[in-house]
Amino acid sequence: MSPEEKLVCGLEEMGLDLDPATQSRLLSYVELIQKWNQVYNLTAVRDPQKMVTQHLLDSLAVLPHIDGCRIIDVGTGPGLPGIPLALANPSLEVTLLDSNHKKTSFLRQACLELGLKNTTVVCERVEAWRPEEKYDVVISRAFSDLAEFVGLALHLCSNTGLMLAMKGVYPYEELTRLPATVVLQGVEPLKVPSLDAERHLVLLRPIKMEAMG
Ligand SMILES: C[S@@+](CC[C@H](N)C(=O)[O-])C[C@H]1O[C@@H](n2cnc3c(N)ncnc32)[C@H](O)[C@@H]1O
Repeated sequence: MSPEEKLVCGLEEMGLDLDPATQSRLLSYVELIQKWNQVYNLTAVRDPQKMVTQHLLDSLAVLPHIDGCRIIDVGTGPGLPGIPLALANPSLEVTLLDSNHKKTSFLRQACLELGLKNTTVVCERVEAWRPEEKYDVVISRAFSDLAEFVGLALHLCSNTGLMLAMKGVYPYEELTRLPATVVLQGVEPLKVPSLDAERHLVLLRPIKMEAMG
């Protein structure tokens, strides 16, 4: 099956109706990762078909859980999940943050070549980044354990926002070490077409400072 067919079948299975132009931009993004991977080592996944499953469909599986329009992807690497989300939903304003200069050089070029108007690339350590406005959604994939994610990135989340952590197997042990600054809203199993592995999305709600006394 070609990467194109894999994407079309996957989107159908997920019930995501993306127009042909968006599908084509998602595939162009995979091609860009492939091209830059030869020099910048952006991802260990090298096969385009596997990139469709493990990067595109995996990222898009969280789309139904994105509530609000200002979103920051912390430790985005080559733009995952931020770029597929920005491509799939142009009404999102997506900040792509990573501390690695090579990754952010790639991100700037990728956003330019893909004609993305709803992304901002930031090269900073997350704990040092102080934006003017907080975010509705702070998301990460393969970034850190839950406690560290909250410790490093909670200051970016608005009082009414959500922190979303993309995980593999149900993170029982990590959940026992959640800091008291957040409350667990839920852990949603995610179905990624053609992926023979478990995926979960952890939803964390910040505890308002005034509620803490
Ligand atoms: C394993 S990669 C995951 C990349 C991407 N989210 C994915 O799912 O493929 C983790 C990324 O986090 C970045 N990172 C690590 N610590 C960071 C920090 N304190 N602030 C910002 N980025 C950080 C690294 O540069 C790296 O690109």
